[in-house]
Amino acid sequence: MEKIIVRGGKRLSGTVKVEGAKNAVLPVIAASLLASEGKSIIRDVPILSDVYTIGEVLRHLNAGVEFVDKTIIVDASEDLNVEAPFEYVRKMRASVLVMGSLLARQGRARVALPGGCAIGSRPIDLHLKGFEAMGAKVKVENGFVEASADKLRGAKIYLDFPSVGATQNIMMAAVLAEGSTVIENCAKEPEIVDLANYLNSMGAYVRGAGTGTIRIEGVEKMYGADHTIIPDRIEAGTFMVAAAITGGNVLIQGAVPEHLSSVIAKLEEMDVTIIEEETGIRVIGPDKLKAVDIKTMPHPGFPTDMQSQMMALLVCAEGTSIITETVFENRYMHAEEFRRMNSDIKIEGRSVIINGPSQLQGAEVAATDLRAAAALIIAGLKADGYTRVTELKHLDRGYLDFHLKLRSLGADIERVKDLTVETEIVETNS
Ligand SMILES: CC(=O)N[C@H]1[C@@H](OP(=O)(O)OP(=O)(O)OC[C@H]2O[C@@H](n3ccc(=O)[nH]c3=O)[C@H](O)[C@@H]2O)O[C@H](CO)[C@@H](O)[C@@H]1O
Ligand SMILES: C=C(OP(=O)(O)O)C(=O)O
Repeated sequence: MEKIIVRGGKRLSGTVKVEGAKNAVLPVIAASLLASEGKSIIRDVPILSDVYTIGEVLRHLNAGVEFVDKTIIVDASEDLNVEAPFEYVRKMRASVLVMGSLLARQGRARVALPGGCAIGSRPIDLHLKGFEAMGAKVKVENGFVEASADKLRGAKIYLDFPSVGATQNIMMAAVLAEGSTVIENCAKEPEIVDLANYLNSMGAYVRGAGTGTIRIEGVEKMYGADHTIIPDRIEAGTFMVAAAITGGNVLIQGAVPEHLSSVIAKLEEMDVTIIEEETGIRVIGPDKLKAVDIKTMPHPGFPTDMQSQMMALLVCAEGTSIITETVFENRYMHAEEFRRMNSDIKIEGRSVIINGPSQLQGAEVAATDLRAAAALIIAGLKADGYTRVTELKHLDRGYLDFHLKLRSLGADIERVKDLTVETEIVETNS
């Protein structure tokens, strides 16, 4: 079994560069299916397991997908297959994002229904309501959801919740629909803006991305385009927390302050020094961290994808902090693992109460989801002794070379394949 072994106590310093955003590249690759002419060139792609998975989904759908370093070239000019089977959707829920493009291009899409996952039940009802409003017939049968429409028509769609995935799927369906679509109470995340920019460069007409209302005028045809993915704000935020917890001084290159305003505000409240520099954000950790309360919200609120990393930091802060998770109903599985590292955390419904500071202690812990994996490693940076983090498949979905990047900043960290090697490395480091 693979593990990351980290020995706490090192202050991080230096410069780290963030990759392109995983959560921007997945919808952009799904949108490349809309181009019936020309190839799309997508740059600054983080080469993660999720990116391979969406690449496999596209190949299965009869698109050409080529990886050249951090660039992906997609050729979707042939007729497409319309079915995404469970083997892909099970690996990665974001596979459902091909549905809007397939429906718009082929008039039909059949995608395995994603199950629940470690952070909640995650239904796709809002995606489907949007397709139905545009005239699609939707049915759920034998574990698949199937949508079909001879021709999608533009519609006014109000989302009960500003779902990121529903906004993206509806945008992709609407760009080739007949007439105007208005999506109200839509998601405002930077990844929505990135998708809109890509769609517009393919020939679509999308306005208002980044606000609560998106307007789309359908076009006849879309073309391959050249697009560079935005920097990953969650990877950036993760390194900001890693710098803060170790009392370090790290420049996070490529981090965009406007994408991280809520994270910056909370870190500053905790007495972390944040300096916006020309090439990124510098984070200087204090000797003592102050407790703060956090409530996760849709953007520009505090991102749920930073909740577990902040939990690691709040465990080390002086005083009582309360985290309230409003986006996912069950995103606290990591709290149990933090307890094993000697932290005082109580879960009360949708909130957790953290009494700090605790001196974290190294332990063997298991990642329960992608961000929990990063959070446990961050906790290990501050813990006494060795922390061993298992279930790294979660980490690999969203972080490229995480341990190597941390090591380049001075962390004492190894990734090992089996117990024998682990013993050797532990001895080398002690
Ligand atoms: C690949 C990707 O970009 N993933 C991100 C995306 O996930 P994703 O797009 O799945 O997240 P959503 O914004 O759709 O989900 C937010 C909430 O809405 C609920 N919901 C969503 C759709 C729906 O049809 N019905 C419904 O009830 C979900 O169960 C959840 O409670 O946004 C989340 C919220 O910022 C992030 O944590 C994920 O990292
Ligand atoms: C929850 C996440 O991703 P996904 O929606 O792909 O599960 C995440 O990026 O933290």
